[in-house]
Amino acid sequence: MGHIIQFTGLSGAGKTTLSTALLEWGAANNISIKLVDGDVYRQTLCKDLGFSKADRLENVARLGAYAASIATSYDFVIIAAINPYEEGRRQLKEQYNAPLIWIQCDLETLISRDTKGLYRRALLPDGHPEKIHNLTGLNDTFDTPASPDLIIDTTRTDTRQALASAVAFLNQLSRQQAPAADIPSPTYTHNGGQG
Ligand SMILES: Nc1ncnc2c1ncn2[C@@H]1O[C@H](COP(=O)(O)OS(=O)(=O)O)[C@@H](OP(=O)(O)O)[C@H]1O
Ligand SMILES: Nc1ncnc2c1ncn2[C@@H]1O[C@H](COP(=O)(O)OP(=O)(O)O)[C@@H](O)[C@H]1O
Repeated sequence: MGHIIQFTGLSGAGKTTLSTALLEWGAANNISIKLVDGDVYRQTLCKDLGFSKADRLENVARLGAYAASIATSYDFVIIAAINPYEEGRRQLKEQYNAPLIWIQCDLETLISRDTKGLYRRALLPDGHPEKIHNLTGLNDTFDTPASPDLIIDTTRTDTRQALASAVAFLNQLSRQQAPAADIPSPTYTHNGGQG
C-alpha cells in the first residue's frame, strides 16, 4: 500500500509544478508516484462539481477515495488540490492517514504570477461580466492549515529547493512507516521555477 499525501495551496502556488518535478524524480529513481491533480480531475471524475463549500468538500472527498482505490499500485499518491477547508484535510488525514503539505505562497506573488488569469478576473470591479466572485484566497475561503506536516513556501524558494524539501519528506515517511523501503537522494536537474 502506497502513501497518500495531500497538498493544500492556492491556485498558482506551485502544486502542479512541484508534483511534476516529483514525478520526474520518481521516474529517475524507480519510485512510482501517481498525481491526482484537482484541476485535471475536475474535467472527469469531478466535472459535475463547482466551487461552493459543499462541492469543494465533495471534490476533495472523491479525490481521496480515488487515491485510496489505486494506492496499492504506487509508492506514493499525491492529491494536489487547493483543498481549502480544514474539515476536508482532516477527513483525508483520518481516513487515509494522509499527511498534509502546505504549498504556501504570498497573495502578492500569486497575483503577479497569475498563470491562468484568475486573479486578474477576481480583482475586476463588481458587475464586470468576467469577474470571478469565489477565487480561493482572494474572495473565497482558504482556512490557514492548523497543523501541516510540512510547509513549502514557493514565494521564497525555487522549484529545485521545493523539490528537495518534498523528497526529504517522502524519504522520512518511507523510513517511518515502511522501514524496509528507502528512497535514494534527489538527483534532480530540472531548471523550472523561479530563482
Ligand atoms: N473560483 C475558483 N477558485 C479556485 N480555483 C478555481 C476557481 N475557478 C476555477 N478554478 C480552477 O480550478 C482549480 C481548483 O480545483 P481544485 O479541485 O483543486 O479545487 S478545490 O480543492 O475543490 O477547492 C484551480 O486549479 P489550480 O490553479 O491548479 O489550483 C483553478 O485553475
Ligand atoms: N518553488 C516553486 N515551486 C513551484 N512552482 C514555482 C516555484 N517558484 C515559482 N513557481 C512558479 O509558480 C507557478 C505555479 O503554477 P502551478 O504549479 O500551476 O500552481 P498550482 O498547481 O498550485 O495552481 C509556475 O509558473 C511555477 O514555475
